[in-house]
Amino acid sequence: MSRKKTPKRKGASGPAASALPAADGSRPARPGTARPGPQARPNGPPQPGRPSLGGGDFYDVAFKVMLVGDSGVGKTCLLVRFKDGAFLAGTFISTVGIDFRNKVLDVDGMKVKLQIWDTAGQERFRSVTHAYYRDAHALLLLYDVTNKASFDNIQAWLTEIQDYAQQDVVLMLLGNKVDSAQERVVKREDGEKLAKAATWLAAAVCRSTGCPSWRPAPRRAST
Ligand SMILES: Nc1nc2c(ncn2[C@@H]2O[C@H](COP(=O)(O)OP(=O)(O)OP(=O)(O)O)[C@@H](O)[C@H]2O)c(=O)[nH]1
Repeated sequence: MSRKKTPKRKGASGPAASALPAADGSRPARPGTARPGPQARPNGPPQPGRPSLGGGDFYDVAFKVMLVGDSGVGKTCLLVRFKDGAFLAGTFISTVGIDFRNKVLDVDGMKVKLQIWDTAGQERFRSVTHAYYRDAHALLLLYDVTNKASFDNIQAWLTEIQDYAQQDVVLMLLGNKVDSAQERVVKREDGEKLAKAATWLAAAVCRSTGCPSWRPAPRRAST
């Protein structure tokens, strides 16, 4: 990404959130209804009608994932690290609006497309990002372990999620910047306690790996 955060939505060449193809490549009947299901096909050579990202990159099933959390917690850096393997060091430039990137993974012989949306953490963009929650399959809610306020705001984020996301959305709580051990103010136990209370997935991530170590508790928050 040309270091995110231009005044217009980036990734404009890709599909709109509501146009995310279903597993069989069809479009949802209405925004927010795209759900991968039993129609997912096994992996194999490209088939007629099999959805493609272009460039011969086919997939069997698609999921929409959103990164949410306070401004500066590291959403964009996490996405870029996951997608391209690079860490965006340097001056922090806040995201404007919303942007997305696609990544196709091999999971148990299936080609799984993740359409990952990076949202602006700043309050003034909330009305823009709310519209994208409703057809998300999973939400990754980040806080910064060196910023207590970002952790304290998790409850407010949960309220937003309850207001705007689907009931069955998968939630995951991520404590980011664990490499900054000296500045850490949110203890690992506190993050795990919050995640456990809400039966979320919990993980700690940082720029060195870009990938969390997953903990199996794939259920929605019950609070
Ligand atoms: N030490 C450390 N710094 C990080 C990490 N991830 C991100 N940062 C830094 O944190 C700052 C904010 O990162 P971003 O990814 O732009 O934050 P954001 O959540 O996308 O912020 P908004 O776009 O405003 O919502 C940048 O200066 C990054 O370099 C990390 O894992 N470790």
